[in-house]
Amino acid sequence: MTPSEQAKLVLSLTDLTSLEDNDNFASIEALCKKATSEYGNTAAVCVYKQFAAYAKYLVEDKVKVATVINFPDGALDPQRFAFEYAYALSQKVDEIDYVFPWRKLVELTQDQEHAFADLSQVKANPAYQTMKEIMADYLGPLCKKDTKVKVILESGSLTPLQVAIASQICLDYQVDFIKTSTGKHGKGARLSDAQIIFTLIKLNNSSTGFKASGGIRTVANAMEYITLAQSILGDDFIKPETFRFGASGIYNDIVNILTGNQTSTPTNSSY
Ligand SMILES: O=C[C@H](O)COP(=O)(O)O
Repeated sequence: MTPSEQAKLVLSLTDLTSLEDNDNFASIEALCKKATSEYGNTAAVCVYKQFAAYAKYLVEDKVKVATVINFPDGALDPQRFAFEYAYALSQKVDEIDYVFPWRKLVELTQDQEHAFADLSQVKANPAYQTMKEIMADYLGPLCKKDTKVKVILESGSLTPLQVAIASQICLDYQVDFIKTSTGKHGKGARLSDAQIIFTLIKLNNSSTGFKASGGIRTVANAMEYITLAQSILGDDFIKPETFRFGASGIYNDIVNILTGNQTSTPTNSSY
């Protein structure tokens, strides 16, 4: 692929994101213009729930609108979940990015040796069963609706064992996407975590997709995830239905490549 083809591919897979405290209607308008520009459409825009309806109005049906719930902390709070979920649905979003209560998983596994797990044995871990039962009240309702569900693991704050347990639970509930990070806490996306997730998707023969997020700033960095996914799950996995990037800062690199201003170099995605 030429650099330009790579940039166009990454653009088409990107959930162009703005999740900042100072977001306002003007900044969301600017985001939506970028998402539907002459360079091509992104897969989605991802915004806080109070801007979702406006974003839907702006992008019409050209790109999907996603919002975040239980974000960014990953609480285990049924009332907050119910409110935020109902509010997101009322805004008629296409996709909901929900933060997995990863701190609870860390607590459940704190006495365990955090050596890398044999992925085929992950269901034998006691924390897997406990956490799966807890998640029935969250992933159960989320996965019943037509709205696409992406579950954010906050993988950069987890051990490989914890990434594997959380991913397996997501696969059991048949979430639409397993997403790596909020971009707000700890390390962002890492190829090592993506490898665990891709391997479990394959082992489960699952149709669940993947979203790399948190710290992805360049097309070259994004291409590293595409290449890894292709090697484990094949070329057909690389489409917006199953593969996304969540990124707030990649757009300039895409445009610079498409306008011939620069060639992209990988950056360290973990910050
Ligand atoms: O949900 C996506 C992330 O918030 C994006 O993270 P980022 O701001 O590091 O690109």
